[in-house]
Amino acid sequence: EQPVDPYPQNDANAGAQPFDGQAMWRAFHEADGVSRIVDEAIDLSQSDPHISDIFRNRDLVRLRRTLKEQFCYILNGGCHYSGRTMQAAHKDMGIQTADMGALVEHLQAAMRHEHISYRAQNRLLAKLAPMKRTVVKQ
Ligand code: HEM
Repeated sequence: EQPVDPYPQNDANAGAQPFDGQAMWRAFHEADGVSRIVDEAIDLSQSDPHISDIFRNRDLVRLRRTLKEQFCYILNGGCHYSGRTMQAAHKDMGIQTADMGALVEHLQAAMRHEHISYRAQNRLLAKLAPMKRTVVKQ
């Protein structure tokens, strides 16, 4: 993982409030499940010709770590999110609506392969959906 310019670390940078209770964390099979889902979603994105360019020459070690933290935080798995805001992380990347759609499809495939219930999948996706306006072309 490469160093980045200093920034204030805060759970608020995760861009969503965590769920209450342990149900969602358990529904995602806790840390091992989230780790498998994030790794597969990134692998699929990296090898998808529609969006692979966006992931070239990026620090995917850091992305895997911070995305797992972000999901753990949102699923109320007891993590703190140490990454940057969604605005700072995706600034000047030129991400379009279709890129977001592709990423969500890969995340859905990864959740399906982990046998996450559709209800739990959709509850997580509903937390991520409002972030579209900060991630897509700024
Ligand atoms: C709700 C949607 C999204 C979430 C929750 C999300 C989450 C994150 C997180 C946590 C980081 C790392 C922050 C840090 O380094 O401090 C990150 C970076 C990144 N994201 Fe996203 N992301 C989203 C959408 C997208 C989309 C649609 C793409 C492209 C198709 C994308 C591509 C990337 C890339 C390439 C990086 C690495 C940037 C770098 O090297 O600095 N993200 N994202």
